[in-house]
Amino acid sequence: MAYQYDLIVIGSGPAGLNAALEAVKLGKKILVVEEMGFEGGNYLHNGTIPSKTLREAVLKLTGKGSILTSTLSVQEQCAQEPSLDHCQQVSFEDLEREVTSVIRFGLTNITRQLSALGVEVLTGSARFINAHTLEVRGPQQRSAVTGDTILIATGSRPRTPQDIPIDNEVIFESTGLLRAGRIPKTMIVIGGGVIGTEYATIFAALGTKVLLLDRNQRPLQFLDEEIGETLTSIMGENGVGFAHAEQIVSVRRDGDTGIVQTEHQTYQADLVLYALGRVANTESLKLENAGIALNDRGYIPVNDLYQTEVRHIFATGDVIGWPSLASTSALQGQMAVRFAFRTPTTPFPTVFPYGVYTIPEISMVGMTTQECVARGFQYNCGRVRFSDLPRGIISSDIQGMLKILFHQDTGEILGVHVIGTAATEIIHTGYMAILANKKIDHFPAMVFNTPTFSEAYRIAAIDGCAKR
Ligand SMILES: Cc1cc2nc3c(=O)[nH]c(=O)nc-3n(C[C@H](O)[C@H](O)[C@H](O)COP(=O)(O)OP(=O)(O)OC[C@H]3O[C@@H](n4cnc5c(N)ncnc54)[C@H](O)[C@@H]3O)c2cc1C
Ligand SMILES: NC(=O)c1ccc[n+]([C@@H]2O[C@H](COP(=O)([O-])OP(=O)(O)OC[C@H]3O[C@@H](n4cnc5c(N)ncnc54)[C@H](O)[C@@H]3O)[C@@H](O)[C@H]2O)c1
Repeated sequence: MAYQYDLIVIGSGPAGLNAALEAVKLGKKILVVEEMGFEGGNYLHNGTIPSKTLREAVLKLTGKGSILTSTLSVQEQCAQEPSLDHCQQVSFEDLEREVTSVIRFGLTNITRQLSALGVEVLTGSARFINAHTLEVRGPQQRSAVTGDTILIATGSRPRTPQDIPIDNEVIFESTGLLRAGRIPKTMIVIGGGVIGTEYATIFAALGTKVLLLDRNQRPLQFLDEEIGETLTSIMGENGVGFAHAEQIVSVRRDGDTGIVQTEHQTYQADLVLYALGRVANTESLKLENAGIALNDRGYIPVNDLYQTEVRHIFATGDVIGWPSLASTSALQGQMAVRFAFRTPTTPFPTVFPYGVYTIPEISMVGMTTQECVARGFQYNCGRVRFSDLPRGIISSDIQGMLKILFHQDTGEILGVHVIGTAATEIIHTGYMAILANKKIDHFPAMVFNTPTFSEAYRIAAIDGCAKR
């Protein structure tokens, strides 16, 4: 049977767009269906890009990118010297303006690229009629489209349980927070995952007194313990309190105040952010009409080729669950198309970096100390503090740190962990070293530009080699 399109992609986030662009290279006829009315997905409009722009705008407008040399906390500095740049009031409108302009720029790029490459885009919500046919319900019309291959890349949205009265006025989820319209004086963030911790540090940099709640003993439990503890300590200095909460008993609004009840305490704040995970966007798809069932966590199950149980229907990105990152979603989309059209490709990497855009930023690749211990590895560690780097001092980052975990016997690099300026950039040197099976003694024999943060690899490795 002849279908209208070689490939229909549902969703235009990183997973969908990268799939479409890859299919163009393979000479396929493609349709992208997007319900938002503009392309870019939650990545561009509600998640990665707005949150990172907000962070950058906060650092720029408050001047807080360069306060780390001070031995005083931000509050103490501003109490002593209110005229300092980073003590000036920044308005929500200032921040919103920056975010809007970056989104607009990103959207223009995407639409220009799609149209230059001849990718058709249909606005509307797609649902399966059968395994090759989708009904697209647009603002004005409904149409049916058929595809030889279909890729589901419908992403995710914040988890909003019914007993949490999210109104995006006092009690917010992460998408609503971007349109909060105000900088609260006090804030409770429920959930010390990536979303909660990033926003906690961003609002604290604006002067908001933040309390972060998590069921674990510290936020970002997956981090290397030393890095996680360093972050918690810097967050404390910067106005983010942390409380361990086994259980969130209730969340409610009383007038303009949000009230959070845990098993031991009642907390109040001007704004509450509820950030306990995300759920896959699958309900509107009518997957049962295509013969696809969800797994018990609500995600679409796929094999290593991103193929669902129906051979010509693929799924990538947040809709398939972990790791649910823009970075991994983009690669998955590209790989799924190559698999679908039988083009040679390599498997998804078993190791990849994580970037956490807290203030200060963090990045990691490979194993943590806890994992090395759990696996019984004979490991050792080389580390350097940014206060021992010329670049760290020049850039006023004396709290940062890079550590390299390596196998004591073989010198094999097991993991790299960075906290501080440029962490999410310089991690890629460590990533390449792991992929290339380089040993710890590789770095001391390399020339690094100086002064740079990348030099941390050389100095940390010298420290590590001395311990062998
Ligand atoms: C606050 C926040 C910060 C983040 N920061 C980072 C970060 O710094 N780095 C990182 O790597 N990741 C980050 N992420 C995660 C990242 O945004 C996601 O992993 C990524 O967006 C997933 O891409 P995707 O293509 O799967 O889906 P999405 O970006 O969610 O896009 C899915 C698209 O599908 C559309 N759609 C859904 N259903 C239908 C339908 N039935 N018909 C038509 N269209 C449909 C939606 O409208 C949407 O446009 C962040 C997420 C959040 C929430
Ligand atoms: N920089 C980045 O890469 C980035 C940034 C933001 C979001 N994301 C992605 O977005 C997704 C969602 O992030 P998230 O932070 O909402 O969810 P999450 O699942 O990562 O974190 C939720 C946190 O809430 C805690 N928690 C869960 N139930 C609890 C309870 N009942 N009481 C107290 N604490 C509880 C967990 O311990 C965890 O720390 C993740 O997949 C993440 O990868 C990535």
